[in-house]
Amino acid sequence: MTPHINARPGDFADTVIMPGDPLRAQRIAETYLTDARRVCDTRNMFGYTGYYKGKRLSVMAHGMGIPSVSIYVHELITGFEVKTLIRVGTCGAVDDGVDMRNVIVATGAGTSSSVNRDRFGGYDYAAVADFDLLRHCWTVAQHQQIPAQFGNTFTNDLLYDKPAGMLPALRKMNILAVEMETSALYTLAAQHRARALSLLTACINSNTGEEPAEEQQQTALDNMFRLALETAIFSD
Ligand SMILES: O=P(O)(O)O[C@H]1O[C@H](CO)[C@@H](O)[C@H]1O
Ligand SMILES: O=c1cc[nH]c(=O)[nH]1
Repeated sequence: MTPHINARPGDFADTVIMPGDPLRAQRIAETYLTDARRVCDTRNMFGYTGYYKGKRLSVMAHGMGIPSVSIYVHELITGFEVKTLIRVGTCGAVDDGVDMRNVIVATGAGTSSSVNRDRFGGYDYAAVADFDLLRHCWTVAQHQQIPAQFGNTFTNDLLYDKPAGMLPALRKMNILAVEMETSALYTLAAQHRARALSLLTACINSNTGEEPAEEQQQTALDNMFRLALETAIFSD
């Protein structure tokens, strides 16, 4: 048991799929896992362990923003020997070339947060996805014809009230998407020699405010969950 995860040793599989929202964790466990059981519920941040196509896997929510994801990822790695973490999140589409029906695979993540500099002696840390997970994800997407776009992303501390110059700066640098956790996830994974990958689904076009239709959003979410789960079982 750790301060924020009331599970027992061995309750988590080596690989944890991580949405921000605890109810999304429940939905993934109920829809895709067999023999799933809830292993923790501190602060209603639900975690489940079950089986996907015979492989033992866990799903646990990480909440919103860098402080929250950092607490859960730290405790999963150091307290429960988790080795692989795959985020399944939502984001704002930034680059004009993003098709909101695609799963966005974050090859890296810049950030507005000072946290990575604090961890990295004041320098700018290049937070990148684990290369093996990335190439397995690419292979799965190709073989299973899951529409996906691979590229750089941005982890912002603020959901509302973005500074005026932020979106133009992100577009200039071909940033596909903005969200709130990936750079911390990648940095913590590197620090602890774990593996991490972040998959995203656009819930809004950050430039225009356009939102996908409900059905399109559901399809994209399901594609993202499938891509994460298939990458997890491909990556042993
Ligand atoms: O849908 P999730 O995974 O929570 O991701 C996005 O949604 C939240 C903001 O609404 C932030 O956590 C952001 O990163
Ligand atoms: O700007 C945005 C839009 C969607 N989700 C985020 O986290 N940030």
